[in-house]
Amino acid sequence: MLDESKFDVHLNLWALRIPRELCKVATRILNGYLLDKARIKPITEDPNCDKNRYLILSEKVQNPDLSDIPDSKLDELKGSCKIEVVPYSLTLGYSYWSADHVLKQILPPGVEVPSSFETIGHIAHLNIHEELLPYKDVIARVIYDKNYPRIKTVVNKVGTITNEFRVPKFEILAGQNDMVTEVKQYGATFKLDYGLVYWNSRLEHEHMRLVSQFRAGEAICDMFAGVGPFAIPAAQKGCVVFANDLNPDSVCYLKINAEINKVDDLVRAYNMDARNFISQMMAVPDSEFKTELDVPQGRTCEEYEIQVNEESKSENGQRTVEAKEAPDNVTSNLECAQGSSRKADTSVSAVKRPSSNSQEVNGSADGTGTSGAGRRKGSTNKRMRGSEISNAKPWEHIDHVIMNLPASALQFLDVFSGIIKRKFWKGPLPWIHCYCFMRANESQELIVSEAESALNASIQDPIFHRVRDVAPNKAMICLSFRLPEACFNEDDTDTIIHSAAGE
Ligand SMILES: C[S@@+](CC[C@H](N)C(=O)[O-])C[C@H]1O[C@@H](n2cnc3c(N)ncnc32)[C@H](O)[C@@H]1O
Repeated sequence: MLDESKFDVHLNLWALRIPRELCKVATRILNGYLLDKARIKPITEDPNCDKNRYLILSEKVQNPDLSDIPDSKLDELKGSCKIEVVPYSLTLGYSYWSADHVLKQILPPGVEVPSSFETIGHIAHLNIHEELLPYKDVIARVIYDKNYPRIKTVVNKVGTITNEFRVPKFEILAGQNDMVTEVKQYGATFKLDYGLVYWNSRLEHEHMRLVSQFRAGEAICDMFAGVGPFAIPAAQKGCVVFANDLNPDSVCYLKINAEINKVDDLVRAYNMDARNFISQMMAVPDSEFKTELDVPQGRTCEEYEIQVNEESKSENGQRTVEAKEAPDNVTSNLECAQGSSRKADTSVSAVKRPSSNSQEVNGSADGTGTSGAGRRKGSTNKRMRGSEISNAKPWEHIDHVIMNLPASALQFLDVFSGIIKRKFWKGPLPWIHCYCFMRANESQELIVSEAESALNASIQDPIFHRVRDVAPNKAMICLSFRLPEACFNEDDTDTIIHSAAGE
């Protein structure tokens, strides 16, 4: 398919045979007249005598009488040694040339040469334009040859993404048929099957930017978590993260990544629709209502009050919270939703292997996070103890909600309308970080008004961050705002999820 000899370039050059000890001085004198090719040294062995070396002259020295070299240089050289000129032929072959050079020879003139690609671990991801599809195999072969062993698999995206998991379809064009790879970003390792889950290396800086706003001890809800590029670094920072994704394969790798990065005690993974996820996170378990009734007047929630640490404001002015230990006898909302009679204080070890369809797949099914709490090694979190982590109650406090599903995240905002019970909530309402697309003809006001109509509340001081341009007239942006107070549910009698045990 690829005739490598086609790329051979034969050079007929001249070389000087000189004693090896004079190479250094001769190289200095002949500066500008020696062979100057990347990755090729102008000094080589004399095949007939190991006391000599060849100094290979550049292509601009065409005559064996060296008349192309200035007399002053030749005189200086002759003063040091006897000069002997010999012919020297050199072949620059396929292995010498860059991918760009080789592809330029193969492809029709004028087309954009696809020699750059996105790298995901050992995988090179190409987006070959339609007009170059007849050349796709040879393009992939060249990219493979030129980048092996760093690249072991070359894939091309086929068609447009239509599935809800945002996973492109790929064809493997060269190398191993192996889509499971590992990517390292900002000190975290992400294992993933690039054929089954969403991954975008170009979002690395955005993941970093957002997570840099979080503080140790904060509680984060990631509604569209994927394999954890927000969730894992947030947990590495010492946040407790409730991370959800509809794609079971993403959740499988999210759990694996939490383990690889030793934060499985801080990451709770869920596999459900984001709207259900938030509803269930925020639903107050009936046992909480009972606790409420049992508490003598004047002590309401005092014992479990979240302490607002005024000194630890983050960049957005958000305040960090530290949850005090809550009682053990809390039956959780998600647990109830699943009809489980497990108690929240039951330690459930982190699930080690993919589980196909379960809703809660790492640790307890309750959102209170009992899995492996307290056994975390190497945590950067200075303030959260395992018991505090295990008792985090999302219906009482969440600091940040991440919504990275730009095509439709704005439409998911309606879930926050009336979902949080004021009676149980402690501290400020969460920051919402909602990703969306903004076209050239759209304004920030339009985006805010769309968000407001979904929330049925007005947003104060929205913050816009332009993430990247995804097309000439389309940018991905992050809209951050504090959830409006008008979203509170003032009623304390509904939205109770009754546990199976309590029925
Ligand atoms: C754009 S990706 C973002 C993944 C990750 N947060 C990141 O930044 O790379 C969106 C994710 O949302 C998931 N998703 C799509 N629809 C969903 C839904 N209704 N509920 C929950 N997750 C959903 C997809 O499976 C995908 O992993």
